[in-house]
Amino acid sequence: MQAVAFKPKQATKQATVVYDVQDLNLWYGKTHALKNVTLQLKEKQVTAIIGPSGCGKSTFLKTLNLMTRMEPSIRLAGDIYYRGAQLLSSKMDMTTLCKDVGMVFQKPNPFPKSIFENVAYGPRIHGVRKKAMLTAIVEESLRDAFLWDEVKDRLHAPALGLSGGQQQRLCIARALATKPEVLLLDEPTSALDPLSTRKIEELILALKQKYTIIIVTHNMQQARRISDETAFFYMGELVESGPTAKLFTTPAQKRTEDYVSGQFG
Ligand SMILES: Nc1ncnc2c1ncn2[C@@H]1O[C@H](COP(=O)(O)OP(=O)(O)OP(=O)(O)O)[C@@H](O)[C@H]1O
Repeated sequence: MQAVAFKPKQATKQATVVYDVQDLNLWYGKTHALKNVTLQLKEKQVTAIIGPSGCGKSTFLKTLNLMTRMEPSIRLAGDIYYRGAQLLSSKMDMTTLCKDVGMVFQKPNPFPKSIFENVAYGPRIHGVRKKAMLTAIVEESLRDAFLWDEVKDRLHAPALGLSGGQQQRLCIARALATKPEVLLLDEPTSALDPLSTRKIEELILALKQKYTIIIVTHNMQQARRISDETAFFYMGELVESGPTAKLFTTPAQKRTEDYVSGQFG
């Protein structure tokens, strides 16, 4: 009998896991804000965190860079592995992670300094001293944040003189300047007009070539437009997560379906 040639299955490329969150619980005093959250966040993807107000989205994001560890009233249990390194049980603090993990907040918050100084700040505190090196980093970061052409002729003007959308792209440039691996974005467009929002969304899609991006958003259309994966939180629990297209069209859970179809929230 002739042997049947064995054809191995084509290996499917698995995305690398950057954050492996295991059974994470968080309490603000008596408020149990995160309940048994287990979730993996993958490299060079955009993951959207969605859910109604108060469900724990920002708390989850702030735990990924250990910001919540700085609040004395907070108790944490479970663990988070960042590229295999234990964050919670190792007692690591936010300063160790801040070079790798940049964060941008809802309201643009540039320092009251020049555009140049805002971007040079991070590299400077991480030891970059040479002017030529700082100048190169500032230019590269502003280019990567799609802001260079708008500000290249006024780098020493006050950052607070920029429009809201420009200020938010400056905050993204400031986060990029330390060459992080991960960007945490907490509702980065909720204070912006539609045009500035579109620019930031285009920017996020370009940045995912180089960075792992986790974005909290109230805007479900935004999650659909820009994210690869979505995680839906409800009352501190992770109800469901997975590919964005699937979560929005054929969710596994009734609560997800009700939320994404606008029946509550
Ligand atoms: N500093 C704090 N001290 C006490 N409780 C807090 C604190 N921050 C958040 N909480 C509580 O923890 C829960 C989760 O809050 P969180 O801000 O993470 O939710 P969210 O989903 O990001 O909400 P929103 O969409 O309104 O920003 C809420 O019950 C909130 O009241």
